[in-house]
Amino acid sequence: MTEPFGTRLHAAVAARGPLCAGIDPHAGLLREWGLDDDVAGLERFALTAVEGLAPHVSVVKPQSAFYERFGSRGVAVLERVVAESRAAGALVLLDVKRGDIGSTSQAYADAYLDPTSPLACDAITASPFLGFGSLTPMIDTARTHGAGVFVLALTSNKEGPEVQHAVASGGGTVAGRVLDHLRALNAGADPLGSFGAVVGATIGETHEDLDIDGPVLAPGYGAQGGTVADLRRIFGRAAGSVLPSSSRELLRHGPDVGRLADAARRTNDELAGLAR
Ligand SMILES: O=C(O)c1cc(=O)[nH]c(=O)n1[C@@H]1O[C@H](COP(=O)(O)O)[C@@H](O)[C@H]1O
Repeated sequence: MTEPFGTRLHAAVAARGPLCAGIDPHAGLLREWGLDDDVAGLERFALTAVEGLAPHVSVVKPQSAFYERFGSRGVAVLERVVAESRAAGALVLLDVKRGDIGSTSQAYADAYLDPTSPLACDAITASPFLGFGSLTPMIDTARTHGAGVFVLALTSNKEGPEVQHAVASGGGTVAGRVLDHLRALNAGADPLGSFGAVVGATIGETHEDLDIDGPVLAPGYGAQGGTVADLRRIFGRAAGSVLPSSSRELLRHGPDVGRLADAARRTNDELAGLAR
């Protein structure tokens, strides 16, 4: 029986630090690395990034769309990114931001969270805006297989507040309701729950309670402007459970594997004081 995702994540962060390395093969980055924007370029880029980053971080986060844009051959590259990152000892959080009616939600859960699937990974990102309950098949499947789900709460983009700060039926904000659901799912988990929130490192400040007894993914660190000081201000006493996520800021150090590895280690060093 696989250990719960939260337990595995807690151990990985203790061993390697909290940085989550995004592997997002943007067309512009492929060009900067001297590669063509085609499947061969994608494969070279993604597997070099895995070689440089995955041995040094607790979590790798490939964004699925950058692979899907090449069709089935791009998805085959994504399968290799997942397998080789795990072989290097990193947990894989596949960024797919899925959300749909419950029956379709089960199909997404089968695609990403069932270990017999070709695209099985350790955790996925999910969107709760069809109602948090629509994610129940993903949550249940994750529990069964020791996987995790990270649910969007306060995203890093400037358009997010229109929906996330809106007042939910029954009071409080939509984001607050998402955080409440996650706290309930994580209740009693020790040392860390398996159900995470996504809260951008760029949101400035929030009055929401970000302590959900589970992990919080904080994208927007690096290229979108988020800093360690921002993380400390936004997360306060919850900062010890934060996974700051960076993609372009790390990847610009390639294609040299040693420089990618240095960038990952240096960033983890910068983040080391976050919990204090
Ligand atoms: O769920 C995410 O990962 C995510 C949520 C969010 O609120 N903002 C956000 O930027 N992301 C993702 O995080 C990554 C950020 O990339 P960089 O800005 O290059 O570090 C991209 O893969 C985004 O899709």
